[in-house]
Amino acid sequence: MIQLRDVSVRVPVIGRNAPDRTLLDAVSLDLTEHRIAVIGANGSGKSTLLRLLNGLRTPSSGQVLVAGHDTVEEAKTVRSLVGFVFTDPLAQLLMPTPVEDVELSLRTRIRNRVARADAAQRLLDERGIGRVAHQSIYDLSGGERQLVALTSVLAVEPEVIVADEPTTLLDLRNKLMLRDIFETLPQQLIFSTHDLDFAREAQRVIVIDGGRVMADGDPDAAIAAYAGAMRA
Ligand SMILES: Nc1ncnc2c1ncn2[C@@H]1O[C@H](COP(=O)(O)OP(=O)(O)OP(=O)(O)O)[C@@H](O)[C@H]1O
Repeated sequence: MIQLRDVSVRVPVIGRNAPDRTLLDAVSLDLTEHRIAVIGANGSGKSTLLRLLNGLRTPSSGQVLVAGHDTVEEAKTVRSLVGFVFTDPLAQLLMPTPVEDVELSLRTRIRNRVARADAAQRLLDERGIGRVAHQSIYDLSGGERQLVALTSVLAVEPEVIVADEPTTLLDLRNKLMLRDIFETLPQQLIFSTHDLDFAREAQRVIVIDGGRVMADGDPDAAIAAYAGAMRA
């Protein structure tokens, strides 16, 4: 379970003699549901919220706990518990080929290099992308890249997957394919999206507006509140 206790994120306004800008304002949440969607307008603070969940971003005040571990003080433990999927997979693929990237994720789990390469190939095969294992990541389609990124994240065997607009760059076929995969993952999934159909598949929808939680709970009610605010 992930808990946010009175979390604010503030950043200095560069080049101006102005007070800090508040990106998230005193947010408290207990994230227990299996599937949680975070929605909101551009710039509302969704990515900022998600990045707090695995310590990519740290609170200016308040505390984020993952299974009781503080994301600041126990950052390494938190990163092993919470895997993060970015909108653009190129932001997270570190190695030149898929098999090497998955091997990198497996390095602490499997010490033997041959066994590690075999396991990486097997994981890519299981995701249906084994045939591109040795291709340059720059020669893959967007959908293939997102699958490689997800395979690398899952190789660490996290308990929670946080995904920041994971389908935004994908065409409809790949969007639907990724949504199907997410549906079958045993891990808790917390994702942001502008796709309200995708959000509706969650058990809980959190609406962020100007760095605050504007609505939270039943997907239909939360999405209706969001749509109403956007029309106002
Ligand atoms: N490090 C930073 N320094 C200053 N401002 C930042 C920083 N990170 C984010 N912001 C600002 O905070 C606001 C919220 O950003 P965030 O990326 O969380 O929004 P978002 O809801 O994910 O938006 P989108 O839907 O467009 O991806 C934006 O106005 C952004 O410019």
